[in-house]
Amino acid sequence: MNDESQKEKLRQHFARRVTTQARVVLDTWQKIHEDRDKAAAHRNEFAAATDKLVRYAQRFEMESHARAGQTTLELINQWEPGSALDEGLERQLQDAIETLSQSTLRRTDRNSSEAPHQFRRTPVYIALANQEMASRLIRQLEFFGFRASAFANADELTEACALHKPETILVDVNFGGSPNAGITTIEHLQERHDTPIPIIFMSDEDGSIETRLQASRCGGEEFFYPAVDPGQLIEKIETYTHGNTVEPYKVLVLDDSRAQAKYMETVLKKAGMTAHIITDPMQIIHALEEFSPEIIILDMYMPGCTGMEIARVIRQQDRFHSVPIIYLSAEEDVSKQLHAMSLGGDDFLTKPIDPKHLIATIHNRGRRARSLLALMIRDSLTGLFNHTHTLHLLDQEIVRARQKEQPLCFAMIDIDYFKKVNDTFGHPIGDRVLRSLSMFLKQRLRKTDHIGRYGGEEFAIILPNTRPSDARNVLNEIRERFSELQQPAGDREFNVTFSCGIAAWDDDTSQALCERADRALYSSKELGRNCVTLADT
Ligand SMILES: Nc1nc2c(ncn2[C@@H]2O[C@H](COP(=O)(O)OP(=O)(O)OP(=O)(O)O)[C@@H](O)[C@H]2O)c(=O)[nH]1
Repeated sequence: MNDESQKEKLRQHFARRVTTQARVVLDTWQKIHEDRDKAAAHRNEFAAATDKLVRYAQRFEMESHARAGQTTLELINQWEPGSALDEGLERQLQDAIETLSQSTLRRTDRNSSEAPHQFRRTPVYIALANQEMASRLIRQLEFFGFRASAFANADELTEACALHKPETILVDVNFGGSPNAGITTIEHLQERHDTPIPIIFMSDEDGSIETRLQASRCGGEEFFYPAVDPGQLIEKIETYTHGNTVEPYKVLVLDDSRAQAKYMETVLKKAGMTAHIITDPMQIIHALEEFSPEIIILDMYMPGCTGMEIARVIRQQDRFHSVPIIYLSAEEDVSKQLHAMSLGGDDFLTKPIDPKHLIATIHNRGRRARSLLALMIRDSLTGLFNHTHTLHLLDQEIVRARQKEQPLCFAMIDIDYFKKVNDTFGHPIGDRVLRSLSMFLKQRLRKTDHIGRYGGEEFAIILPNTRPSDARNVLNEIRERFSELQQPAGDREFNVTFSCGIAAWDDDTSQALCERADRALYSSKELGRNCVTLADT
């Protein structure tokens, strides 16, 4: 091994140590955040872990980790040992932790092929009669950052589930040899868990209604008969694993009684929601802009104006036209309640509020609102943001970048020779390739990046707070890894590449930024495709 490659190996080794330590810090913060009553008990552990991270990051010259760790440490030092965590400080710590987690998730390290495994930690289990198919699936799933394991018999599967509950299990109906033995194993497994594990069943031999019913009764979410290829299975697995990481609902509460508002905040936060509380109705416009709520709870009677009047003002803004509004009041007169709802409200809860009722109402309203919103802003094939919404997000991010004086990058991706994929393998396989790239991007980019389907086989990515060189490294790494992914087409496999153009925001308009990214993409195509070009500023 020459000097250079030895150095590189060492660098990778140390980089891993820093990112592992960053994970420890994030996990400790999670503990503090989840159980605020016990936060003080974890304060010193949190401080020690962060201190260690800063020392490692400085020693191994990982600047962004060192900076984020240092900021976090300074904030922890303001937290008196043994005392409760002050709310203002908690918010600041949350911001610092988000910055740290962005450094941790940003995969600019050369060895980043391992990175997604760190945060997709819940496993997917595979119990198939065909072991070769199982191994092929695992290889594919690992590409998408899943942790997957295959099992040879029912006992091994049961043991693994007892040790670590999986996100989903893919199982053959006759896993174990005899007819329906796979279903029987799952029935026993589910009895041991309070909440059922989502199961994907498949069968080559039996698609009868009796078998389907039995499968569905023990948590079978899908039933593939005849069995399908790995590409389709991975898409299904993605659906069930994604469903487990639902974003918390963002709820805005306007109540002039500070005590009532505080109570609501506690109830909502306990239910895992993100709450923003205001007590002055005149703050509503500002709160809508700043917080972008998904659900709004309004007190009916406040000094100076009523909840109904506020609801009408909210509804006058296009963006909040369909956000669910729930009224709170001691009003028991049903005709008055109906009148209030006719003026822009969706639901009515009477005080004193029953927390269970409140949370159930928010969940119901929120779920519906999200699916309606998804129809408007998402592309139906890939689930990514559609063209219009991507541009809207780009405008928003430009405003934010200007306010915060942060860098911003915009990337355009276009699959190479995609027409040939369609012509050779057919349109459905072409669609599958589009979905696999979309899953790949979702998996490999940060949560704060926005991914859109810009056109047919074109994708757009907005990378907030990202320097051009970092954007290029990240996209180059994604490009390399994606080109290695074996795309299944029946018994055959093939590879697909993409070209990419990136433009760094240079105080220009979104239109100019898109044009520069598009020209850079065109240069990548001209250079022979399968490469990333950074536009001049
Ligand atoms: N399967 C599928 N194909 C699509 C979809 N949208 C666009 N396409 C196809 O994408 C192909 C794009 O082809 P071209 O614009 O010629 O580009 P290309 O073959 O990718 O070649 P280069 O971009 O020059 O590397 C066309 O054949 C379109 O029909 C879609 O939603 N699904």
